[in-house]
Amino acid sequence: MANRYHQHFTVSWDQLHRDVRELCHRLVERDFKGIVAITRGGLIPAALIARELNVRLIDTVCISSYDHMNQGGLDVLKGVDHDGEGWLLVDDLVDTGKTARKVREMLPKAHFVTVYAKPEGRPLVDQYLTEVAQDCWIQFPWDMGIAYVEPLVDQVKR
Ligand SMILES: O=P(O)(O)OC[C@H]1O[C@H](OP(=O)(O)OP(=O)(O)O)[C@H](O)[C@@H]1O
Ligand SMILES: O=c1[nH]c(=O)c2nc[nH]c2[nH]1
Ligand SMILES: [Mg+2]
Repeated sequence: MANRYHQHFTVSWDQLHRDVRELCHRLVERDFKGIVAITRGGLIPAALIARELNVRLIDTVCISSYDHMNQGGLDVLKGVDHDGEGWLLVDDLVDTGKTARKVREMLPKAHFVTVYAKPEGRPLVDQYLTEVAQDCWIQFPWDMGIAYVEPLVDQVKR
């Protein structure tokens, strides 16, 4: 599975924050009962969206599927007891759409947003901010660290 990704799109904390705020401009006129975040990636944008829209009621749908770049079976560890009417459903991204399809079945009436969307999964969300190529792995800031980089001259001439 991992070899279907041929490019990387690296997102910094700052970029993510700006992208989520931009998405919020398109949501601010609507009223939501609360937010349902899809764990774990949806938790971060959900917290930022909650701050911008002044939403205090936050629930989760807990899903386990990818082991880094490899997608396995999809396990729902926790659901919710409603159909999503009036709720904002948030994930960081939609890729193949497998996660989105499952969660849509659980909350068919929710307004579903992601920050990033790849073409296969895009039809499953109501709104997203940025489209990313299907063969591109989005590298999120919570999966990265700051590391020393050797000066070019040492890499090339050593
Ligand atoms: O459209 P799909 O192909 O289903 O992929 C999208 C899902 O994959 C990632 O979650 P992941 O399963 O990696 O778990 P995590 O959110 O806990 O990191 C991402 O946060 C989405 O939820
Ligand atoms: O960090 C991630 N980046 C991605 O592009 C992706 N696709 C599915 N799951 C993903 N997780
Ligand atoms: Mg996820």
